[in-house]
Amino acid sequence: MLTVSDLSVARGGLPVLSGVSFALQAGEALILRGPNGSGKTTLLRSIAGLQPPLSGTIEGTDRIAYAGHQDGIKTALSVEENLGFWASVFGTGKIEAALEGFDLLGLKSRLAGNLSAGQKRRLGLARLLVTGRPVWVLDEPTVSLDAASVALFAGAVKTHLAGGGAALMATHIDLGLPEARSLDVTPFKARPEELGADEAFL
Ligand SMILES: Nc1ncnc2c1ncn2[C@@H]1O[C@H](COP(=O)(O)OP(=O)(O)OP(=O)(O)O)[C@@H](O)[C@H]1O
Repeated sequence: MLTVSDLSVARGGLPVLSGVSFALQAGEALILRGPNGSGKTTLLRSIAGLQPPLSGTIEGTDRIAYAGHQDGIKTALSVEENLGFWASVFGTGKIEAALEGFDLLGLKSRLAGNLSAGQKRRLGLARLLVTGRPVWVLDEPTVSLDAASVALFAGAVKTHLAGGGAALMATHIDLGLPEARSLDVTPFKARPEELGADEAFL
């Protein structure tokens, strides 16, 4: 589903991680671990195509649905309209399961800009369900979520995996996914000299 080979990534002109390789099959989840600033976001952004890697290859990018730190919602549209918009972009059309799966049925007519932080996050995550994409790439998906919403999210991931999907995510909390593998990015910390000396001072 997703194969990352010998990937090196940079942020702000400085190398962050190098030599990262892993493969994700249908039904698998991989959780990125590592302390603050170790490069998890940089790696996920590169895999999602938001920034080019320094070197290495990523196969399966056309299967990815990405949810980053921003919720990716349109504040002037209602909850229902937001999901309808993304469903049309991805050509899927169905939003009922996404509304139901993230407990948004009672909020469907509410302007997205007027949602609470946790409700916005639920809408951002519900977007994943309407993309129809099999590989979920998620950066700290549970930020702002209460315990009940974390459980909803964990359930959505389990259903996604059981349906043949895959998930790659950075999270500092235990999602209760015993089947998930984890990858500590710390050993892949790049040495500054991996970028040309001139570039390091840009
Ligand atoms: N926009 C930016 N410009 C320059 N450097 C950045 C930028 N964003 C992050 N960095 C730096 O890149 C390095 C990797 O940061 P990154 O956000 O990938 O770490 P992380 O593992 O996701 O951290 P956290 O657990 O705190 O979310 C850090 O040294 C960070 O300070």
